[in-house]
Amino acid sequence: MRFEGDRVRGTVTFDERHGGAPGFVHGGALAAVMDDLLGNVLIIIDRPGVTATMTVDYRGPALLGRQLRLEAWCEEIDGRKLHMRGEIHDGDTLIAEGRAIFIHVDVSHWEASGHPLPASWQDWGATANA
Ligand SMILES: CCCCC/C=C\C/C=C\C/C=C\C/C=C\CCCC(=O)SCCNC(=O)CCNC(=O)[C@H](O)C(C)(C)COP(=O)(O)OP(=O)(O)OC[C@H]1O[C@@H](n2cnc3c(N)ncnc32)[C@H](O)[C@@H]1OP(=O)(O)O
Repeated sequence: MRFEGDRVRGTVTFDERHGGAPGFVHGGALAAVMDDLLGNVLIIIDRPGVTATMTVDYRGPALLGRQLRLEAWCEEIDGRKLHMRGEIHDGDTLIAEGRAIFIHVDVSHWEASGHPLPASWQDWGATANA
């Protein structure tokens, strides 16, 4: 995935590890990629956040071995609620649409695990809190 202006774009190719019906991508694998895709928008809007709710509309068949195209953006920021949108395409065919509400949290949210946080997270959200 990469950042282009206010959008996250990227590609993904699923293989047999991500299969559901023979030759098709498992819907849960698509949902995991969608969550990750939408999560990357947090970097663009400079807000640490977590997924509170996400829906995935499965619009077309996702086949293993195809390079699928990813795109996501932030539709609205409403207080701590961050409304994210994303799409997965195979060529011109829409495969999945994602909608999620992420909630803006303080980086200390992740301290509960006891694992050290990446040093780069220290400034994450600085512009949002300014
Ligand atoms: C996400 C980053 C982690 C990974 C980072 C990795 C790299 C870092 C770099 C960048 C990120 C890049 C990629 C991201 C990768 C992956 C993304 C995966 C993301 C996840 O995999 S993340 C794990 C799953 N996720 C959780 O583990 C959340 C568990 N949960 C909670 O921790 C709490 O539940 C919390 C904090 C959500 C809220 O708790 P709270 O006490 O702080 O706030 P409160 O409940 O008061 O709600 C405040 C306002 O949000 C509204 N609100 C709340 N929940 C709502 C819902 N479900 N639907 C609609 N609105 C909702 C309320 O209605 C209120 O709205 P209002 O202010 O208008 O009244």
